Amino acid sequence: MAENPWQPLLHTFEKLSNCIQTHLSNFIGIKNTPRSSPTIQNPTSLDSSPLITRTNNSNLQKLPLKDKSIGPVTKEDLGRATWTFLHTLAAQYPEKPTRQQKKDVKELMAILSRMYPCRECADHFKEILRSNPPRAGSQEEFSQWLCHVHNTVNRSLGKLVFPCERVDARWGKLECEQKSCDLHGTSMDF
Ligand SMILES: Cc1cc2nc3c(=O)[nH]c(=O)nc-3n(C[C@H](O)[C@H](O)[C@H](O)COP(=O)(O)OP(=O)(O)OC[C@H]3O[C@@H](n4cnc5c(N)ncnc54)[C@H](O)[C@@H]3O)c2cc1C
Repeated sequence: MAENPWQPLLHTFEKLSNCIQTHLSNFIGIKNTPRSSPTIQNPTSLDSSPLITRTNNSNLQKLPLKDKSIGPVTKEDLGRATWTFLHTLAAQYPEKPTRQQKKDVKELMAILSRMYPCRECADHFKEILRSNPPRAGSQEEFSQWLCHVHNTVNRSLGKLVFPCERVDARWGKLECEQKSCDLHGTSMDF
């Protein structure tokens, strides 16, 4: 049978339409599935992929789903991340800090007590700082002070107290090639 004379034109039109659809989908953040391969990939289950695919017929394509790991940050997540930051900072802190570094620690703690993004924690921390002003004359002094302060928070939350003599074993320096992460102190005494 002779080929439909409109076939090449229809084919070109289909390609053009797919192309426009793809660009629009990218623009609004929906993943496009080519028209020629409609698929159903388990639309009801929340598997490891954050996306689900539905048929093109229903015009529902890949839609972003909420993934537990990218859900809202809890007070606990924030706390763990902040303690990781602070204890790592203390582990990296120089043996002989400069005057500026000691000042920075005090300012950082003061800023945390004002801007920590959990109001009750910030207020609580402000109180703790009032009776335990930051001590950052050396690496050891800072990491021990921080451990003590963290334990004060732990106690108020009914958590176990951490043995501060083990703080260096728990929080080591960052593993960076050629000590490129080390903070440099001073050789002078302040
Ligand atoms: C400044 C600040 C104030 C906070 N205030 C509050 C508050 O008022 N109310 C509230 O509900 N939550 C508060 N949090 C959060 C709370 O401290 C915990 O981070 C959160 O409850 C999660 O606890 P976690 O048991 O997973 O371990 P975290 O207490 O987050 O500790 C993380 C890890 O640090 C180690 N660790 C524990 N104690 C010490 C220590 N003393 N020294 C060294 N390492 C230690 C342990 O290995 C532990 O797994 C605060 C957090 C911060 C940073």
